[in-house]
Amino acid sequence: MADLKERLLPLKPASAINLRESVVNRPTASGRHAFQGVDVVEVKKRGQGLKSWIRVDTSGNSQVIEVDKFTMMRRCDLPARDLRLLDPVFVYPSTILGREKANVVNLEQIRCIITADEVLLLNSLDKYVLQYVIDLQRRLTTTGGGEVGDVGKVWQSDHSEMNQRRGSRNFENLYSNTSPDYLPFEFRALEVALEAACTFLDTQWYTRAAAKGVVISGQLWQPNRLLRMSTNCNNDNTNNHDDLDSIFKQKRILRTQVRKTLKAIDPSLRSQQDNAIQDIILGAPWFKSSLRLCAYISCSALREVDTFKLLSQILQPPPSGGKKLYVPRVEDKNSNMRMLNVSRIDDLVANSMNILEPDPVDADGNAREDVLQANEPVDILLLPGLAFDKSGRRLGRGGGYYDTFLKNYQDLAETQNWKQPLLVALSYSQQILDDGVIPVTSTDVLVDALVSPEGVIPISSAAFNRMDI
Ligand SMILES: Nc1nc2c(c(=O)[nH]1)N(C=O)[C@@H](CNc1ccc(C(=O)N[C@@H](CCC(=O)O)C(=O)O)cc1)CN2
Ligand SMILES: Nc1ncnc2c1ncn2[C@@H]1O[C@H](COP(=O)(O)OP(=O)(O)OP(=O)(O)O)[C@@H](O)[C@H]1O
Repeated sequence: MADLKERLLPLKPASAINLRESVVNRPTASGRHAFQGVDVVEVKKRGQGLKSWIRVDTSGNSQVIEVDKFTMMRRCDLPARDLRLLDPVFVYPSTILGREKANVVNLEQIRCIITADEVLLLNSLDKYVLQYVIDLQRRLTTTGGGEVGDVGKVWQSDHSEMNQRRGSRNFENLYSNTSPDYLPFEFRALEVALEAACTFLDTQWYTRAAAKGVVISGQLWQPNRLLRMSTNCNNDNTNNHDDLDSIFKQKRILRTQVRKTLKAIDPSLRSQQDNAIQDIILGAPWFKSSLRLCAYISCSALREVDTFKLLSQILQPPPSGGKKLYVPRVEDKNSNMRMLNVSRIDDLVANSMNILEPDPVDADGNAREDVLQANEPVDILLLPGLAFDKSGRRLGRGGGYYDTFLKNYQDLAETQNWKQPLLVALSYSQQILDDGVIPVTSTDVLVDALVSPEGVIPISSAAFNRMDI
């Protein structure tokens, strides 16, 4: 996202020349010239109310252009009052105006003009606008695999845009394309705008509901997922596969960024955060009253929030300790991880990833208890992760170990009629990202609460009820 912001922020100095060459004189897919007869550079010189717009064409190429209101009105054949709908200063009810040459769309954060061969949005660093551009590009590229960094590719090569225009809409392919999945450009752009507006509303609803403590953990995605499926005409397996690929790609990009951020934290500040987080947990009534817990064995090379103070307290004899502890053991590379009972830290040995974990049998040769075979439920799971948000999203290290385990444990708790364990993630301040930045799939399990050096952040209603906040 930062990369995208950077690309969309200022017009590069050379862009005026690019614009004259690449936009003014270049025929669009429908044979017209973009901003025909108007020299954008000249207008810029006169400085008459120029606004910065993001333009996305039928092939998913995007560019930032500067255009004044009258040029835009003429270009799209729209009266001034229609353009006013796009002005972020005014609050209008959601509207989609269908005019002869263009649709004017005002859907929550997404305000744009959609014509037969381009989408024009007022340039903004709003994350929903940026996400709309990314999603639209992905939807328009035939492979469906556009990456975040694709925005702004237009700076790199003027010819590439022409080359990529082969798949764009024109009347010929409108009538000759008989594929049941085919949708004209305007509909695809509108569909993505509707999805973006729904995501925005979902997030707002969730954030407000979470603040009131009425959201049940794990339910957030359902409305949006259903909506996505019903608005997506391509909801066959191939397309879902493409969508997933693209989400995993976004996750990988984000993981790299977060790893860099974590590596840059000064060790003494990190250690202060480690102490603050653990002290908050050790002093919390919900921790003190828990009898059975799952917790991770932190790995400092991975820059994970330290858990050793917690582990040693849990393993103390009663009254301060005396709790039952289960810790992860990776069984194979197919996302299989068990949580095994341990009673001494010394029992742990480093695995191939250099993370401490228990042998399947203890020093006496007895098989350790697997939490999935236990007779009693765990109260709390203390979770690691690379990044989190205040809606409960969690970005793991990509193995799917925790999501798979959590799903199995939640299924078990449901079958046994047990209370679901509280999922509490430990997070440095730098790991808490803005809502909507962490990409998720339907198998990602939401956490109930975060503990950062600033305190406990309850997210689900279970957290509000049980953490006594
Ligand atoms: N302390 C701890 N234990 C845990 C996990 C964890 O995240 N933390 N796991 C959670 O699943 C499971 C193990 N999964 C792991 C997955 C990746 C890496 C790891 O070293 N990742 C590197 C990148 C490696 C690569 O890309 O090749 C990294 O994130 O920097 C470690 C453990 C079970 N035990
Ligand atoms: N419940 C599940 N059952 C089977 N596979 C799953 C499940 N949850 C996740 N996976 C798979 O695990 C892989 C990695 O998923 P993802 O990138 O979301 O992991 P992560 O959340 O970063 O890792 P982790 O869950 O270990 O913290 C994906 O291929 C995903 O489909």
